[in-house]
Amino acid sequence: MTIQDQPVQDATVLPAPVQQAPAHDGDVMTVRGLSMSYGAGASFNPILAGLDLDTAAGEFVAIVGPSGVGKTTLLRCLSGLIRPQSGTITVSGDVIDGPHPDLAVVFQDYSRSLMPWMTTLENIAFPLQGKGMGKTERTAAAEKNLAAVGLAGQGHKYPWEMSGGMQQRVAIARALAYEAKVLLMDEPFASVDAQTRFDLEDLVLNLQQELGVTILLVTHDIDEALYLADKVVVIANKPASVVDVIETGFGDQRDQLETKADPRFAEARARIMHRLRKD
Ligand SMILES: Nc1ncnc2c1ncn2[C@@H]1O[C@H](COP(=O)(O)OP(=O)(O)OP(=O)(O)O)[C@@H](O)[C@H]1O
Repeated sequence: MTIQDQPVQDATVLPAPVQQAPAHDGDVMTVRGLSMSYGAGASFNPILAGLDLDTAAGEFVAIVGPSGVGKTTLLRCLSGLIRPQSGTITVSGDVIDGPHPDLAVVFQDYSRSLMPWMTTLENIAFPLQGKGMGKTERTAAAEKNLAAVGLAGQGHKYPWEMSGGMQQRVAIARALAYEAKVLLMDEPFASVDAQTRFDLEDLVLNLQQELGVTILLVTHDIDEALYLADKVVVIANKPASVVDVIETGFGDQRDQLETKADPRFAEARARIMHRLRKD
C-alpha cells in the first residue's frame, strides 16, 4: 500500500514504552517510543508500539518486515503525513508534527506521484516554488538533477511518454532537487521489472554516496535492503517494534553479483529470515 492511498483514521492511544534510548550525537533523525494504531473500539488495530530508530547523517537505512507489519505506516509517521499516538520523531533537532522541509518522499507508484499534465522538467521544478526559488533557478536545478539520474535532455517529455523506470528516475530527481536532508523511500523499485530494479538500486546507491544524502528505505525485499543499506532495521510482531539491527559493512564498492555472493551477505540474509520467522 502506498502512502497516498491511505486515509488517516483516528485511533486509540497506546501506552508509551517504559524505557527510551537517548538520542546520539550526529543523528539526523531519531524516533523514540513511536506507537501508532488505526481504528477504535471493536476495530482498534495496533500497528506500531514503542519503536525506536536512529539514523545518522549520510546513513542509508533500510527497514524490512513482513507484509502488513506496518512499514508504510512507519514511513507515513516519519514523513509527518500522520501523527502517531505517542512517541517523538525529530529531524535535524525539530520535532515532526507535519511535513518538514528537510524531508522528501519517493513513493512506489510513480504514475500517481508525477503530474501527467506537466513535462518532466516542470514536475521536478514544481515543488521548488515552495522554497521561494525563481523560475530560472528552478529550471536549472531541475535540469541538473535530471542529468544526475541519467535523463539529461529529456525534460521536455511528459511522464506518460517514458518507461516506468524512467518515470521513477524523474521522481528521484524531484526529491533530490528539493535538497532534503532525508529521503524517505517507500518500496520505490517495487513496480518495475527486475533489471530496471537493479539499475535503479545502483543509481540510488551512487547518488547517495556522491551527495551524502541520508536515506530511509522501506522494502519487503531482504536482498535489496542488504545490498543498499549501511544498516538494516528489522521490524516484526503485532504491534510491531524493532527486533534486530544489522550493520551491513559492505563498504562503498558494491556490485550486484559480487556483493550478493559474499558469504557475509548470505549470513545476514539468514539472520533476517530467522528473525522474521521467529517473530
Ligand atoms: N489508513 C488506514 N486505515 C486503517 N488501517 C490501515 C490503514 N493503513 C494501513 N492499515 C493497516 O495497517 C496494517 C499495516 O499496513 P502497512 O501498509 O503499514 O503495512 P506494510 O508493512 O507497509 O505492508 P506491505 O508490505 O504489504 O505494503 C495493515 O493491517 C493495514 O491494513
